Amino acid sequence: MTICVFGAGSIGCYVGGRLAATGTTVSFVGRSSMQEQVSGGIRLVDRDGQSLEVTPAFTTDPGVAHDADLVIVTVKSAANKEVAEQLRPLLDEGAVVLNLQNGIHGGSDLRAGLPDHRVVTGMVGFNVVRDGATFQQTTAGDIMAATDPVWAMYADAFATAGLPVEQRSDMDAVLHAKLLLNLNNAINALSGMPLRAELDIRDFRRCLSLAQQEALRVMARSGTAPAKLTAVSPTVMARALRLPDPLFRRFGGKVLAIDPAARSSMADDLAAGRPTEVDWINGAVVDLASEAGMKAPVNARLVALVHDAERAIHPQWTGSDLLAALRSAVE
Ligand SMILES: NC(=O)C1=CN([C@@H]2O[C@H](COP(=O)(O)OP(=O)(O)OC[C@H]3O[C@@H](n4cnc5c(N)ncnc54)[C@H](OP(=O)(O)O)[C@@H]3O)[C@@H](O)[C@H]2O)C=CC1
Ligand SMILES: CC(C)(CO)C(=O)C(=O)O
Repeated sequence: MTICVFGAGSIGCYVGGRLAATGTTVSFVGRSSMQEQVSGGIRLVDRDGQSLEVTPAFTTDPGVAHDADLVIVTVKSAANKEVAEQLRPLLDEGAVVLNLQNGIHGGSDLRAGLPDHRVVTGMVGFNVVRDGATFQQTTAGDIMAATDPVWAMYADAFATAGLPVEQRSDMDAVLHAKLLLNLNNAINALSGMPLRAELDIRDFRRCLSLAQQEALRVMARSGTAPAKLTAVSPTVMARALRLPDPLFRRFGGKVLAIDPAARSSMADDLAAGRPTEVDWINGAVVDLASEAGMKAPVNARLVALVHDAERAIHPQWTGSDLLAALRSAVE
């Protein structure tokens, strides 16, 4: 049973690292810049502050995927096409691919490029922050994946690693629910703040509420009801975000139960000057809207603002300015 993590960054090193630290054979394929940071060993800190240490078998050579029975793809969404092209000639006949990504199309994009292999759609519900060679899980959340026979072989390894996989027969609904949560990635990135500090500010929550309510209308029209992944339903949460701070803290306390260091993966990208996944997240809402004959001006504006920020145009917003910009998009 050999696993290859393909695109080892924050999620890949954390998930693969925990598997490797608890006895599974794991290879890691990633960039040389990451290899320099991690080849001396990595530290993996879980939600309870417990840490594990492991030296990952890290390489920049995609060829090691040939030896893997399970390939976990953890690149950002834009790289899926290229990754499928890299993997196609390499993968063993029976190899299975699992994607652990945000967005609603990762699994299907990989499946399109790997028509002869089984691609299992997955989702990571927690956040990981990297600081050098330390990877810290900063929020609660589970790994979920489509129900598949492959889990008969790997479920124990993931559970032993402290990352049990919840098999779901409604993966599309799960991905749509995660998409709603990820609409905050753009707002978080534009705030320039850690997640908890941003979500503590009512105007940023109002921005998220606008983006989620728009997405919920689009999903209702396009016929996919999001799964309920948190204590309250997506519809109630989208409304509760607008509550004044003291009420929200009481009602949505769990939402704010985040490590103060947590920041969204999109904030990481923006801060590092990398292209973001905004087209696969807020852009996915715009695309769903257009397929349903609707418009999604709030999410479209967030896409445009993040693209501006990628080019260093107005990269940081206050809550009130961002709220005004989003409200003006719907007028
Ligand atoms: N970070 C988080 O807390 C969470 C992230 N997610 C999702 O998980 C996925 C992975 O995110 P994350 O781990 O943050 O991403 P990272 O950017 O940290 O890691 C991906 C790594 O893959 C590398 N890469 C890209 N293409 C290739 C390739 N062809 N061969 C080898 N390496 C490659 C990237 O390098 P380069 O940058 O040079 O392209 C990068 O180092 C995303 O979809 C994200 O939205 C979900 C939940 C939480
Ligand atoms: C923060 C989290 C867990 C949810 O928005 C995430 O998915 C990300 O950072 O991309």
